[in-house]
Amino acid sequence: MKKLIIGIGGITNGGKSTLARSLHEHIANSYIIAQDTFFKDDSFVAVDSRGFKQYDVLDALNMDKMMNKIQTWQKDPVSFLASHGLRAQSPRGLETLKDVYVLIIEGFLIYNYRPFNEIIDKKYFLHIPYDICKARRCSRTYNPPDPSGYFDGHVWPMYLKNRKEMEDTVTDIVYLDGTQSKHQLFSTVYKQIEMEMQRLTGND
Ligand SMILES: Nc1ncnc2c1ncn2[C@@H]1O[C@H](COP(=O)(O)OP(=O)(O)O)[C@@H](O)[C@H]1O
Ligand SMILES: O=C(O)c1ccc[n+]([C@@H]2O[C@H](COP(=O)([O-])O)[C@@H](O)[C@H]2O)c1
Repeated sequence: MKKLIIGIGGITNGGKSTLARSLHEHIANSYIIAQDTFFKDDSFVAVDSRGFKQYDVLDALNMDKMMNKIQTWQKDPVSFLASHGLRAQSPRGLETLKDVYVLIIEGFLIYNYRPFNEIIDKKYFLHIPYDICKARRCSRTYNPPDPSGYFDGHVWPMYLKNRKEMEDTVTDIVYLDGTQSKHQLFSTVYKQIEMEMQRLTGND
């Protein structure tokens, strides 16, 4: 059995969940672990002097818990899928790839957490410009909702800081232009993953 771990990182509202979901739908025996399901309870998230909750930092996330879940998958993907109500299956037409189990790790701060950089085989990072990001963010409602001024006061400055830190420490990232169509992004990444799966199964 072969295992492949794909990272779909990037800016908030860059299209990470959308891309991760499309990949999952087209790759048999794949599973998504999403970072935004690991936010700490509101009461444990720090607040700055302006009253802004500091959500866009690793401290706001239960990264140990996320890592534990990933390790459970790594130990035994078949049992992991079964325990999440999924049965390992043969992909359509690609019999030789059936022994590849694919984990998709999706999130806005995955490459700022060092242990992930050692285990993610293919690292993708979606980016979009400031104005598109702000527009997409403003049309979405988080829980809790963004207070007024949160994007410019917290989200964007933290994005710039986290991105710089990532660029200073991680070198093997493939950058994706999140203004491309959903289909184009899916098709680019899917082709590369398919090639990687073929390489893993010695079928290239
Ligand atoms: N390639 C794209 N082009 C235009 N809009 C997109 C694209 N990908 C995602 N979106 C839209 O942007 C918003 C955020 O997408 P989402 O996948 O949830 O982003 P993220 O997970 O990075 O926060 C959604 O309204 C989604 O439909
Ligand atoms: O999901 C949550 O519990 C949550 C609560 C408050 C804020 N968030 C925001 O979620 C953002 C990261 O998720 P995403 O999907 O926008 O990349 C980050 O910018 C946070 O400000 C997320």
